[in-house]
Amino acid sequence: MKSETIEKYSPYISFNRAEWSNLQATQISLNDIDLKSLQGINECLSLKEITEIYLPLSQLVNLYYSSTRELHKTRNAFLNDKTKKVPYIIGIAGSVAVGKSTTARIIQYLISRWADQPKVELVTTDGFLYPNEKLESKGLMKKKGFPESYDVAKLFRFLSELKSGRADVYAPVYSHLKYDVLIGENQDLCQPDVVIVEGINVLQPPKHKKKGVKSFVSDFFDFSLYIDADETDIESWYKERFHLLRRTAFKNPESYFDKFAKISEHAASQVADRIWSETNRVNLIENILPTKNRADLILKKGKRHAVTEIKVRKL
Ligand SMILES: Nc1ncnc2c1ncn2[C@@H]1O[C@H](COP(=O)(O)OP(=O)(O)O)[C@@H](O)[C@H]1O
Ligand SMILES: CC(C)(COP(=O)(O)O)[C@@H](O)C(=O)NCCC(=O)O
Repeated sequence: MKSETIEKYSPYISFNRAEWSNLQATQISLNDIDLKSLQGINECLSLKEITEIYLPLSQLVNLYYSSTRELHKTRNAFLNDKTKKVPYIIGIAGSVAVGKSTTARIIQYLISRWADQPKVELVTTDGFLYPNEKLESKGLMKKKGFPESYDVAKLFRFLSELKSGRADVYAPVYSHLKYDVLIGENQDLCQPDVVIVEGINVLQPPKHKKKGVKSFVSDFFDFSLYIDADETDIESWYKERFHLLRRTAFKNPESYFDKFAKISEHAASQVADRIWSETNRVNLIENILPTKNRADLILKKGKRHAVTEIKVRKL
């Protein structure tokens, strides 16, 4: 089949990098401090990538956001409804190590620079994992990140509270240092305009076995993104990050993984190989990749995280 025909019958329109970066996005000035805070532990993220890929993306999200706000006003006038606007929720899905947190940080930053300077909160679904104690008792420690390792009912309650317009909403917090949920610690979401919910599970369907939960997490999303890349690239990013963490965060004696900072490079590579192939790769194939085509926008990355293709759902 010719590619034009495939495109015609696809629910997405597709842009290559050059087409996307030629879209007329409003430019903003970024300085070195902004870039450093967006890079996190890795210095590969470039200003060029932000300008060519993430600025047009932020502008497109702004179009959707503005039309939702407009719809809210006209709908309220028509229904004579006085309900205040509720937060606009953006979901970001994709494999472990594909770059969800980094993308979420970039988008959070760019949205906060829109003309009306919305208040943007970032929430990761790690906080909704069951505590290690419970995962251990259920034999799920090697299934962290799989659908059954999350308290989905708690995630639903949190999203319902946000979308009800409640003023005081709290999200549970996960520590990568402790490799566990921090009991008693909460992220206070104080009346945000936009909330970015990032996690491997955000486009997954409900578990039918469990009674009561029938909706999708993504029912609460106004816009959703899936970050995609070839499995071999994601695997190498996972392993690179593992080795980088060995030289940094794992050295902290409080780190759950401090034992991995003390072993040889070769032994550490074997550990990373095992965690990737037994846990994260299986989860990607069985539970994450099948959710890709539920997203409103798919960002496909190539080598060194450079975005090569962007697909936007047709309206
Ligand atoms: N756009 C990007 N450019 C360069 N490096 C990136 C980019 N996105 C992610 N990374 C790097 O890839 C690794 C995984 O990214 P991260 O955001 O932690 O993934 P996730 O949240 O999906 O697990 C990290 O080392 C991160 O610094
Ligand atoms: C807690 C996580 C499931 C969350 O993944 P993330 O949303 O950070 O991509 C992941 O970091 C994890 O711990 N996976 C289990 C195997 C591993 O240690 O990588």
